[in-house]
Amino acid sequence: MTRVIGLISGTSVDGIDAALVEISGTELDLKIELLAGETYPYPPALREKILAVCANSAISMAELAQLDDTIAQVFAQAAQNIQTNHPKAELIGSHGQTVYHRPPNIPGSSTSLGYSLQLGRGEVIAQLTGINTISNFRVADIACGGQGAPLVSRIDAFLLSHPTEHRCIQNIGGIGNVTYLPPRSQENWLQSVCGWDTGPGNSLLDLAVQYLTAGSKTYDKNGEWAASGTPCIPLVKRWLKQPFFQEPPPKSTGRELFGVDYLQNCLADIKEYELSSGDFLATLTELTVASIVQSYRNFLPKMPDRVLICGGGSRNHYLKKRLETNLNQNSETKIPVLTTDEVGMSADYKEAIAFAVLAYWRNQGIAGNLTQVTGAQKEVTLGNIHLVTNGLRVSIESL
Ligand SMILES: Nc1ncnc2c1ncn2[C@@H]1O[C@H](COP(=O)(O)OP(=O)(O)OP(=O)(O)O)[C@@H](O)[C@H]1O
Ligand SMILES: CC(=O)N[C@H]1[C@@H]2OC[C@@H](O2)[C@@H](O)[C@@H]1O[C@H](C)C(=O)O
Repeated sequence: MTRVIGLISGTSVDGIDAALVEISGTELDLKIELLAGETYPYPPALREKILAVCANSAISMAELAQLDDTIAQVFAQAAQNIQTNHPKAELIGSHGQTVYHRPPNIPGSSTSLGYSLQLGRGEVIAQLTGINTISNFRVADIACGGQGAPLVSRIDAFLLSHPTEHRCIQNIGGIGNVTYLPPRSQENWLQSVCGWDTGPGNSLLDLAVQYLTAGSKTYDKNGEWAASGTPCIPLVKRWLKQPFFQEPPPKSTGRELFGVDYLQNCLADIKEYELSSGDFLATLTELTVASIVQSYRNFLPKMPDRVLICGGGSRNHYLKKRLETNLNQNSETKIPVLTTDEVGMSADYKEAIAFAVLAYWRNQGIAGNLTQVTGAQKEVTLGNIHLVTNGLRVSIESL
C-alpha cells in the first residue's frame, strides 16, 4: 500500500484538484482508495493571469518563470492541505497547469512533433513538501510522436472496465475526452481500449456565461440558464463541420482551439438567428453533446452499453439530460448515462487520482500511455522524477 497525492488543474483553470489515495497492486490487480479529495480554488488574480496566457497574451520569460514558481507554490500548498489529519504521503504526482498544447502533425508547423507545456515545476513542489514528486507526464509520449493526451485512458482501463459490459468513460471538463472500455473478458482487451478528446466540454459555456454576465458569473450552475433556452440545431450542424470533429483519433485539443477566439466566431454566427441568452447557452451545450455522440458513432467499434460521466460537466443536469436524449436517438436499446460515482469512482477527483496512479506506475517502471490512444510509437514510462535530497523541506513562506 502506497500513499500518493495526485494534483491537477485542468483546462477550466478553476483550481487545483487534489486527491490523497492509497494504491496497491500494479495493473490487473490495481486498487485505489480515496482518503481525501479537495479542490483549492486559484486566487482570482492568478486565475486571470493563467487564462490570459492560455488565450495567447504576450508574456516575458521573467513573467513565465514567476508564474511557473507561483503555480508550484500553490500546488505544494494544496499537497500540504490535503494531508491534514492523515499520515504523510510517500509520493506526489503533479500534472501542473496546462498553458499551451499543440497536437502533433499540425499543417505548416516546422516539426511533426506535438508540444505541451504544464507549469508548476515538480522539483519545487518536491522541495516545498519534502515528498518525492513526479511531474511533466506528457512529454515522453509526445517525444515518441504521441498526442500526450488523453493519458487517463490506461488508468480507466484498469480501474473502470467491467467483466461483460462495454463502457464509455466520458470526462466533461473544460475539454471533453472519452475512454472506450470493451469487456475485460474480450480477447486483446487492453489493445482494444480506445480514447480521444471529443472537443469542448464546458470551456465555451463558461466563456459565454462570463461574457453574458460581464464577468459576474463563471459558469451556469446545474445548467439552469441553458435549460431555459432551446438549442439552434442548424448552428450546431454548421459548427460540427469543423475539421477537428471529422478527424479520426488519435486526437487531442485544448483552449487554443475551443477558447476565446472560437467563442467570438460563435457570437458572430448567432447574429443570423434571433437567439436569447438561454438559447445561446443551450446551443453551446448541444455542441458539446452532439460532438461527443457524433464521435462515438463515427469512431467507436460498437456503441457502449452505458456511459459513465465525470468532471464538472457531470453536475450540469441539462447537459446530462441532453446527452442521454441524443445518445438514444434512433437507438434500439437504451444507453443509460450515469456518473462514475455510481460505480464507486469519484467523478470530481478521477483526474487527480489518475495522476497519483501515473506517479505510482512511474516509480515502478510501468508504462503510462496507451499507444492506440495517444498515437505514440511505443509504450513509455511517463513523468520526470524529482527526489527530495537529504530529507529537508524548504518552507513555503520563505519563498
Ligand atoms: N454544478 C455545476 N453545474 C454546471 N456546471 C458545473 C457545475 N460544477 C462544475 N461545473 C463545470 O465544470 C467545470 C469544471 O470542470 P472540471 O474541474 O472537471 O474541469 P477541468 O478539470 O479544469 O478540465 P479538463 O478535464 O478539461 O482538464 C466548471 O468550469 C463548470 O463549467
Ligand atoms: C493538454 C491537456 O492538459 N489536456 C487535457 C485536457 O483536459 C481534458 C482533455 O484535454 C484531456 O485529454 C487532457 O487531460 C486529461 C487529464 C488526460 O490527459 O487524460
